[in-house]
Amino acid sequence: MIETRGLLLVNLGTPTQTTPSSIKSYLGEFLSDRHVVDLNALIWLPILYGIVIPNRLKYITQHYQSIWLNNQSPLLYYSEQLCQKLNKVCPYLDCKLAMTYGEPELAATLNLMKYYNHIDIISLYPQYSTTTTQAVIDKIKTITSNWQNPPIFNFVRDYADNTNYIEALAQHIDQHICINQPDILLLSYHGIPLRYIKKRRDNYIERCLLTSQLLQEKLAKCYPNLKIMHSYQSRFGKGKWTEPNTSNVLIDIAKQGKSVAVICPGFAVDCIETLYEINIENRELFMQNGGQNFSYIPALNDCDQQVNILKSLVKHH
Ligand SMILES: C=CC1=C(C)c2cc3[nH]c(cc4nc(cc5[nH]c(cc1n2)c(C)c5CCC(=O)O)C(CCC(=O)O)=C4C)c(C)c3C=C
Ligand SMILES: [Fe+2]
Ligand SMILES: [Fe+2]
Repeated sequence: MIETRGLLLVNLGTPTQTTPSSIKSYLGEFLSDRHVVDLNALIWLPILYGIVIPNRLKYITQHYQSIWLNNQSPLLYYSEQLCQKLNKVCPYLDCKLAMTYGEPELAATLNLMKYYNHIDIISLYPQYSTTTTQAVIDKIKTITSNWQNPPIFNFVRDYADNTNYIEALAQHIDQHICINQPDILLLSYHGIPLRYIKKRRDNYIERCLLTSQLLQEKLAKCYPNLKIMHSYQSRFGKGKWTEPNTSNVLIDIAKQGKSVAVICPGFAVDCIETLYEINIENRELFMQNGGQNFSYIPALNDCDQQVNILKSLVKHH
């Protein structure tokens, strides 16, 4: 057996091109996973392919086009940069990137790491959820279930309260708000359907609240008058989702005539949900409701602190 240690970074997945066929194949694979949508497949799949995807394709193609970065999806671009930087700073570790849905394919990437003794798996979701992190864990378990002499797998469940993560976010926020001086800092996380919280005992809300609380404690030392709020974005489909909803909170802030800076701590790297939904769509909504001063604080992306966070998660094992 080759004595090498691997680090597998896993992110959600994203279209390879901004064409309807590429987006359709990505959304189809993603939204037919029962971790993400738990409806009866016989009912859900015809709705997904007959109504949801065709309707979404009417506008989502332009949305992806407007955020495309270096001929790539930002999610893929930043995830790849992170992986390359980790390979540079950790020469003893072979870091590879895979996506839960689409490319680089999880099964193919794992196959390249088959002969390693030890593989650390970090899903690029700081807060655990059954819809994301658990989908990765289950998929990897299925893929490797018939491997002979499998490597030792170390799944990093999440890093919602990791000291390096909180410190990096706090510093990153500080760099932005010391210039903009907003009245309110909004911490916006991706939402999930509320039924998963009860049905699967998903502790996602607790993990998000913990990150917010730790950030609040850190930032209060330098910014005692800064109001920090917590909300959930990217609602999809019918049914109740985690509350309060980011758009509603932003409308309220706009109507109060206050300025806001928004950061999305649950997104390790920028993607359509931050660059389009927050920085374009919600910015417009804020302005339309009388708001004056809106700033979006980018994700940590491939900055050195982010490389350090991931490196420290491996070291801890
Ligand atoms: C039921 C639907 C969805 C659940 C549950 C969900 C959970 C969830 N998602 C992320 C992170 C990302 N989601 C992204 C895109 C995206 N998410 C959904 C739906 C659900 N997400 C859709 C339909 C889409 C596609 C975009 C769109 O059509 O609006 C992305 C970005 C992908 C990209 O290409 O840039 C990320 C990242 C988390 C963290 C999460 C639960 C905690
Ligand atoms: Fe930074
Ligand atoms: Fe999502």
